[in-house]
Amino acid sequence: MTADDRGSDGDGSSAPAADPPVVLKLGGSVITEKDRPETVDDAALAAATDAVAAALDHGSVDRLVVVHGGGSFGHHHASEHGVSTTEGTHDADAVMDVHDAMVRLNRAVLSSLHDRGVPAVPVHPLSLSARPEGTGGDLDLPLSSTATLLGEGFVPVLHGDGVATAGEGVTVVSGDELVVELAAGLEADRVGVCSTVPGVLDAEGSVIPSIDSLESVAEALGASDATDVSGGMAAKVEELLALDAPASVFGPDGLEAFLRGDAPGTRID
Ligand SMILES: Nc1ncnc2c1ncn2[C@@H]1O[C@H](COP(=O)(O)OP(=O)(O)OP(=O)(O)O)[C@@H](O)[C@H]1O
Ligand SMILES: C=C(C)CCOP(=O)(O)O
Repeated sequence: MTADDRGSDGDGSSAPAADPPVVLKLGGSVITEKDRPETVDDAALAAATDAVAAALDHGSVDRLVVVHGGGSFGHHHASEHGVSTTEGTHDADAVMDVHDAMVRLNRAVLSSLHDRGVPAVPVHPLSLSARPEGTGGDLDLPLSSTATLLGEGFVPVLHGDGVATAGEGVTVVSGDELVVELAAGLEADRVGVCSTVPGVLDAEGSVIPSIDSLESVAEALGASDATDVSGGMAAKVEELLALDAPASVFGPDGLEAFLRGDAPGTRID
């Protein structure tokens, strides 16, 4: 497993302008069993990383940033400590419980990608990111390490995490917020959010093909069915609407199609 095939040629010669990356979020509810603390859904993770490896091998995706959510790792510990995207903690043990759980899940994702020859490397938001103006303010996520890793042919893998927050100590940053920052800062080509549902569902349970404003779908949107400290589907749609790049929300069955360049599930413009 090496980044050489995908990255700069390493001899200092100038490379052609790089393709804009694709940003993919693997929902915690997909890759873990969200109702059983710290349980990876091995079959679902394997299916997702098979699809990622195939897309990189076939060249349908050239540059890829992966973000994963918390599932039964981060959300479980955050909820036990009363920590969320808006409620913080100054207790270092609580911060470590949440962060260590996310690092354990990150290791499982990395290892599944490595088994398939994907040159994936971790980027841990707790060490990089901040909300310098408190919970209502913008998220600061320096992208130099992720962009440079991408340029060198790696697949950076970020995850929902704790984040330093002025006035609150450490709060939670969701994978959905990271996806938005990454997509905007790296000028992503497109964004995919793979969750357990086949898309954003209307009041009758049918997939809404496209969304261009929050008002049009606000009634159908709810939080998550499982323990979730970051707002579930409503927060996801709100984040993705703020993006310039086209985004798709789809279920595991749509992942291959998304990586092929299609827009399965719900498209959010
Ligand atoms: N209108 C809706 N359409 C689809 N899902 C909805 C809707 N309203 C609420 N939901 C809930 O949102 C959930 C998806 O959000 P959730 O944050 O749990 O997923 P995830 O991103 O895969 O997980 P994680 O936050 O752990 O990464 C669905 O499982 C469903 O319970
Ligand atoms: C609970 C933690 C630490 C991560 C939340 O990330 P998300 O699952 O993408 O909302």
